[in-house]
Order: sequence, then structure tokens, then C-alpha cells
Amino acid sequence: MAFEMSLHLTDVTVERAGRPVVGGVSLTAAPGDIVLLRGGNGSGKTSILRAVAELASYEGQVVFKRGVQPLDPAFIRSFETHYVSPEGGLNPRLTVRETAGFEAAMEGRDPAEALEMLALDRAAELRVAELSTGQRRRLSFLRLLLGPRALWLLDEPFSGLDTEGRAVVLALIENQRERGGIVLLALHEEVIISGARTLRVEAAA
Ligand SMILES: Nc1ncnc2c1ncn2[C@@H]1O[C@H](COP(=O)(O)OP(=O)(O)OP(=O)(O)O)[C@@H](O)[C@H]1O
Repeated sequence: MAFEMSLHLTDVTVERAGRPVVGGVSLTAAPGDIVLLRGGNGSGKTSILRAVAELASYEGQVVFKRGVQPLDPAFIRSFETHYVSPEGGLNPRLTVRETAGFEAAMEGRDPAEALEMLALDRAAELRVAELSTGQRRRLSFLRLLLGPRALWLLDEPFSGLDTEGRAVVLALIENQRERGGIVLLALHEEVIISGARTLRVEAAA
């Protein structure tokens, strides 16, 4: 396995706008683990992903380890984590080709194969603003293909995707698992991912 990192959440309570929105979450993910965070709208799935990425403030512990050795969380969050939000963090004014070129340059990779795998090669000259919802979603997965990282935090990765798009994402997740990577997914819909564990998320009382 390429990655040997584990992730440990202990009694994590996430705060948004100064109030706790989800509380007491504990979770251990070993290399190759896929964890589905499930719960209704507003239950706090996104908030947990954001806490792990340190994009939301929280109480409790989020620890990354190799074996028993704690790893530097700032390094892991910056260089070993991909966080893909539903908004995708894409610049609407850039074309698909420009977006891919920019992402690929950061990782020192060639984007052509990635665009083909995401079935975006024929949309390469369109601006992000001109893409369909599903095409935009596909483009947001580009960085998963370009730079291998130990931890993927995927927020509703299947929303807006057609059957083929879902199959691409499932294949990416399977590949990440085979490398020993960890995937945390926020999902409100029923998606079957073989071997995945489920953590039910409930809003703080
Ligand atoms: N930026 C924010 N500022 C204040 N409160 C927020 C913010 N973002 C989310 N919240 C609140 O945090 C709670 C949990 O939201 P969160 O987005 O984590 O839920 P979710 O389970 O991902 O929901 P969904 O399925 O609708 O995406 C909600 O009550 C929401 O109103």
C-alpha cells in the first residue's frame, strides 16, 4: 500500500458561527478505509469534513498517525488531503483546459489523460461558467486524479452526476482504497460502496 496513514477523531464537536452544530463524533479510519457520513440535511456531515480539513473550528481531537507515530496535522491538511466541496472551488472564468493546466502544473502532471477519464476532453475550450452541473462536478474531481493524497474528503460527490459520472467517481474511490488511502464521504443519498462503513450523523441537541 502506498499510504499508511490513519485518522482518529475523538469526541469532536464542530462549531459554525460560534454554536455547536454536531457533537461527540469519534471515528478511527485505517489505511484503505472508506467511511460514509450519513444523515439528513443540516445534520452536520459537511461540518465534520470541514473540521477534519480545519476549515471549521471544533473541540475534541483530530489526529493523523503513521503506525503509532503522530503526524504533523498542518502538513497532512496541506499536502496529503484533497477536500472536494459541492461548489468545487473552480474559477468560473477559466476554461476547462486552463483549469486542468493550472491543477496539473501544481502537481507536475499532464492533465490530458485526466480530462479524458472525466469525459471532459471535448468540453476543454468551454469556460467553467458554461459547463453543465454534472460537467462542473466532474471537473472538481480533477485534482483527485492528478495528485495522489492519503486522505480524501468528498462532500456529496455523486450529486448532479449521471450513471457514467458516478461510475467514474466509484472507480476513483476504489483506486484510492487500493492505494491504502482513506475516503470520508458526506452523503444524504443511498449509494452502495462495497466495503464502506457508515457513521450516522445527528445534529447537536
Ligand atoms: N457557514 C455557516 N455558518 C453558520 N452555520 C452554518 C454554516 N454552515 C452550516 N451551518 C449550520 O450547521 C449545521 C450543519 O450543516 P452541515 O452543512 O454540516 O450539514 P449537512 O449534514 O452537510 O447538510 P446537507 O445534507 O444539507 O448538506 C446546519 O444547522 C447549518 O445551518
